[in-house]
Amino acid sequence: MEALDYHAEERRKAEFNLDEMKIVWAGSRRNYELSDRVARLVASDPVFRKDNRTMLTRKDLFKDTLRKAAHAWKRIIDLRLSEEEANMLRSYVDQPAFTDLHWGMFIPAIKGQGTSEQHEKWLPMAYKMQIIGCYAQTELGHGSNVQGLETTATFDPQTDEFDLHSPTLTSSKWWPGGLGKVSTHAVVYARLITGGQDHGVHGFIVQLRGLDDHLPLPGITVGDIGMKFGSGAYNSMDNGLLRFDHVRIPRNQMLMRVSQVTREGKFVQSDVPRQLVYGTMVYVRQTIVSDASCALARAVCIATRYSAVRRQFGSQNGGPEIQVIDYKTQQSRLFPLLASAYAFRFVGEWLKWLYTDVTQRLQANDFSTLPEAHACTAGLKSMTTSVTADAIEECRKLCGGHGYLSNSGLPELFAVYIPTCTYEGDNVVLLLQVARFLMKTVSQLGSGKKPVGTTAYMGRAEHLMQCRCEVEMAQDWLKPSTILEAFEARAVRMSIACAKSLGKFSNPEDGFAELSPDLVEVAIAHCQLIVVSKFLEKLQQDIPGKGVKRQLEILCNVYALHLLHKHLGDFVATGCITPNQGALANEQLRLLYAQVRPNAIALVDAFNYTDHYLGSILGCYDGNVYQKLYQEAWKDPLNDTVVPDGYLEYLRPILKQHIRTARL
Ligand SMILES: CCCCCCCCCC/C=C\CCCCCC(=O)SCCNC(=O)CCNC(=O)[C@H](O)C(C)(C)COP(=O)(O)OP(=O)(O)OC[C@H]1O[C@@H](n2cnc3c(N)ncnc32)[C@H](O)[C@@H]1OP(=O)(O)O
Ligand SMILES: Cc1cc2nc3c(=O)[nH]c(=O)nc-3n(C[C@H](O)[C@H](O)[C@H](O)COP(=O)(O)OP(=O)(O)OC[C@H]3O[C@@H](n4cnc5c(N)ncnc54)[C@H](O)[C@@H]3O)c2cc1C
Repeated sequence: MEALDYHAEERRKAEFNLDEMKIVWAGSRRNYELSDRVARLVASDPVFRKDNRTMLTRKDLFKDTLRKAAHAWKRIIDLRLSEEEANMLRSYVDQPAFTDLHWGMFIPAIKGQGTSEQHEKWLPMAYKMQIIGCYAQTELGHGSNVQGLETTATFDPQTDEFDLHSPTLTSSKWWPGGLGKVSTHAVVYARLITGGQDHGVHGFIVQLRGLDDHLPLPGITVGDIGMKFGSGAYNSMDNGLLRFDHVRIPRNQMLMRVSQVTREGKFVQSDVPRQLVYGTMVYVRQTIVSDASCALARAVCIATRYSAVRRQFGSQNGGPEIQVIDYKTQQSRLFPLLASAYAFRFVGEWLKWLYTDVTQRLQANDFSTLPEAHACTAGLKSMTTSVTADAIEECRKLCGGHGYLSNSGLPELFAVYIPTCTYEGDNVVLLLQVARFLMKTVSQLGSGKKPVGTTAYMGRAEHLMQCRCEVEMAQDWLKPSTILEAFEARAVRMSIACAKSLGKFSNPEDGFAELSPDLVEVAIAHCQLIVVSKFLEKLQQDIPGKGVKRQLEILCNVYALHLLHKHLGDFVATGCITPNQGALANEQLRLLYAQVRPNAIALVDAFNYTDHYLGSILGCYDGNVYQKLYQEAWKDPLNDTVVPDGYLEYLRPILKQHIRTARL
């Protein structure tokens, strides 16, 4: 018997080829096939069940995480999965674990900052997981200000060793994932001191626990920092604390690609810029942008499917009520998020390309694009994670009361997701980095140095400062060149206005501090321009499949025009558009929502998420929401007994007293 599909009618309405859209979303047919296979593999494996994890105690959740990680590793070995497939498998297991940091930061830190001898020694052990590592940078007293870290690594020429020490309470390492209970090793960031001189922060490979007994090595104090936000969620991770009491490591465990310390204790700074010590963060920020599109797509998929099932008001002659997805307010809240998921997907693809390009250049000692890579990764990490975190909460509200149920999947997704706005660089701190880069670019405009890459538009500042938007009718807003010019003009005008204001301060640093809220806005305008322009560039590509390109054009326009509507103040205040043109953009936006509507369910089906990965009754593929909610309620441990524990001690005495009082 064919299973009932409550979304069948919605699916029939789609005006595009779904299979081709799935390929666009995955990036290529090959990616689609790999990811589909691995997602199904995880979904069908009982060890990877996750429907009960919010009920587990912290200890049980942690043990469950260890069990899943061990099983995942066994599957990876048994099935001889490639590195790419293994990464997919871990992400579909969908439970934050020490392995995220081992593969995502420890290994990349050694690869990026180690010498070839260090690669040869450490990487094979790490790849086989004979050692497990984490990334220990943040301290109790300092996270954002990396130059303010206090842990010291003092070179002792007598023994050819470094002495790792935590001189203060605030120098305790605090937060590193995987550190608390699992890691045998860490890349530790500490101030390098040779001959009494401080050379700033560098990375060191340090063994923390015995490989036979897992006990902390002498001089090392290590443990978990405690429960975090939400139940389940990020509590599967052992974020840890770490203190060193004069722990000795050999000299060759300093990561020496950027700087070296000789046998005599001489500090040697190579031609490589010192910022490469921050290289692992650039790498991870880039991956966080792609992950933002996945998390956003997940929330949007749940909210869209549920909005098509849920009906409220408007029944005519006893007929069905209106699907909430048909309310214009629901559409105006939901469809921009759907469009943002696609926009982040494409900018993530582009950022991956940019990162690969900069890595290849670095290998050839070309450091010219490093500032651009830093600004793009920092800015886009910040913008996409902030939008996604807010969007998950918006999707919860779009699902009404049932969105607040744990089994909607949204509370846990929110709790797991929100720290992305903080880790790998606080979002405001990162936007200020982008603003510095932009102010530097503006200051060089008259010098003959042509801006390149994502700031190339600033080279046309003269035109963009005085151009007038030519929109006369709502449909004029559908022209890509009109949209692009409006976003470029807004970004350049905001940048130049800020640069002028900065110029009024005698001390530029005072000016930067004073104007920082405005500078953050400038950075956001620039990042939004990047996302819009990369979406438009994507549409220049040959995109096969009936109606696929057309849907993407609609989504691109929704993305750009909803931003224009949201930030209308910026656009109008900088004179890029008139208030009337703003109203026309809004009119066009409403027409676009009507075009998204029949395709909404198919557009979220294109994410190809299994019910296992989505982990949401409201977002399940077949839309059989009410029956599943009802069945699930009875599985709650509170319903194991009809009369709850505690009735006799606490409820009955009150009730009895009530009866006595009533009799009086
Ligand atoms: C439902 C279940 C779902 C389950 C899903 C599971 C998913 C789980 C996934 C988990 C994955 C990962 C886990 C999370 C890991 C998190 C790990 C961390 O957080 S690690 C710690 C990260 N820490 C930070 O990011 C710190 C932020 N601070 C900094 O980066 C820097 O200190 C600073 C950039 C803010 C300032 O540095 P400073 O040295 O003081 O720099 P200046 O401002 O003086 O700038 C000097 C100069 O350098 C340039 N610069 C700065 N940074 C970089 C860089 N990275 N690359 C290149 N250049 C850089 C800067 O622009 C300046 O340039 P000038 O030309 O001189 O202007
Ligand atoms: C779940 C999670 C996992 C983590 N995993 C790791 C890990 O594996 N390894 C690791 O080393 N670290 C890890 N961290 C630490 C993380 O990288 C830091 O918390 C992060 O970099 C932010 O630094 P902070 O905590 O010092 O924030 P702070 O800098 O103290 O931020 C506090 C407030 O001050 C503001 N602020 C700070 N500086 C400025 C400024 N210059 N201008 C304006 N405003 C400013 C911020 O915007 C924020 O509002 C993790 C953190 C979390 C939450």
